[in-house]
Amino acid sequence: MAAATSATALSIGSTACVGSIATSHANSKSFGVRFNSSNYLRRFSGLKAASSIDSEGDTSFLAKESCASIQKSFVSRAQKRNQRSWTYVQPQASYKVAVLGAAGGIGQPLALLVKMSPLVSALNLYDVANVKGVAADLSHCNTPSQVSNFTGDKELASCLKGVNVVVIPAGVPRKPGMTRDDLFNINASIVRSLVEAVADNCPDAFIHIISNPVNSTVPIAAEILKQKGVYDPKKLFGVTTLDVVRANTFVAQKKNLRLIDVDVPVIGGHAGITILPLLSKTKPSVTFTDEEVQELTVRIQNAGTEVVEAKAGAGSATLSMAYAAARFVESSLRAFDGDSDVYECSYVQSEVTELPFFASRIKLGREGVEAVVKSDLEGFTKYEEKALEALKPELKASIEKGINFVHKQPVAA
Ligand SMILES: NC(=O)C1=CN([C@@H]2O[C@H](COP(=O)(O)OP(=O)(O)OC[C@H]3O[C@@H](n4cnc5c(N)ncnc54)[C@H](O)[C@@H]3O)[C@@H](O)[C@H]2O)C=CC1
Ligand SMILES: O=C([O-])CC(=O)C(=O)O
Repeated sequence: MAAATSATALSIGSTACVGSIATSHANSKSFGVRFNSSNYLRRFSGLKAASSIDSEGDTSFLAKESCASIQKSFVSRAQKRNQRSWTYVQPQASYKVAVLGAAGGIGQPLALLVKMSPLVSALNLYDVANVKGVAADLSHCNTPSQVSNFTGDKELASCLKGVNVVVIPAGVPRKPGMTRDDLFNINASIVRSLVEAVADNCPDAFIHIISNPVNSTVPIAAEILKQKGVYDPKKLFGVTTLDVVRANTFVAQKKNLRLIDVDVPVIGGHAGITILPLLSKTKPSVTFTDEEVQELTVRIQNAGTEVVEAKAGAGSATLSMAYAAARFVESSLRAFDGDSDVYECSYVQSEVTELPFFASRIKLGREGVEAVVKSDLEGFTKYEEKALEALKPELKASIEKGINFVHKQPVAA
């Protein structure tokens, strides 16, 4: 996949420059206050403003909010040339994203956030019902991507052709009193049939699985792709970004830190005790009492249930999930686009433990998972070591349940 770039040259004076780093895309200029691609990316990147820009004394809002990768490109170019006038090459919208389950509680706000991405040229929305109106509504936003809608089995192949990233939030959500595993009987079959279509129509795409129970639906997807002969473990992801988003939020609140500064890796899986926030690896470095570790860990593990109970039968997390999923899509697209500094936690095929799937922080590249961040996985506290051992039996059982589900009914070649 070639990362297309357009030579949009902005000649910029040094200290006033960052306020001018707005996308030059014609469609983008009249978006509210002014749609700004770097601003958008900055919000999702979780990365800090390049200090060399800050230190130049630019106090503009955009300077603080600009995308780190774009800033880095400015900084390195300026450093190379040792000059005060920088040239900026604007990434062009060039990637195709499909959302399967796009009319749902997650699907709709996720589609909106992906529609805002300056990197997306085509946004294909698929659902079994009600997707036409969602697409019509979204298509009026004057952002670059072309929105198309697809309904039902017959249109699924067209939805998937040529797509770079497929996001799957299709399936039923929990009600109070249910575990994520209680969704297995319905969602396993949904994920299975959707991944079969992905294998047939866009086998090279990154696949982001949101549908629960993620601990089992990702192994299901892997087995389907293997049976179809197109499994690339580097391109199959269980979306656990929401666990990181929650951990960052709760830790920042507890410790009175700036939200944008906090980063907590979350490993394991995506259900109850299989969600293991590594609080000892929090950045910036911060100390917690034993009580704080226990309280924060339990809150992060039960955050999904907190939302399910608050919604009282009307579903589970949708808005925060859409935010988290959009961040993961944006990270994938940045990696496709050649950014060599993209890291996210995700539930992937893994050799980190004896379990075949495990969430941990990975480096994303054009071909998917490039590396696992090993430093996160060294020097655990006693609490984390114990929690890691405790989660393994449950995660192992969920993985086996997913694998067995596929092997009982193998796909047609
Ligand atoms: N990974 C994570 O962190 C999170 C995962 N989830 C999971 O995401 C899933 C979706 O949640 P919501 O959007 O709230 O549910 P929802 O019920 O609001 O939406 C699901 C959508 O999927 C569609 N759908 C059902 N079968 C389909 C099929 N075969 N093909 C295409 N679309 C189909 C439905 O028509 C509906 O529009 C649930 O399984 C939920 O547990 C929810 C929050 C966080
Ligand atoms: O709790 C649920 O059922 C949905 C989910 O996975 C989450 O919010 O983390």
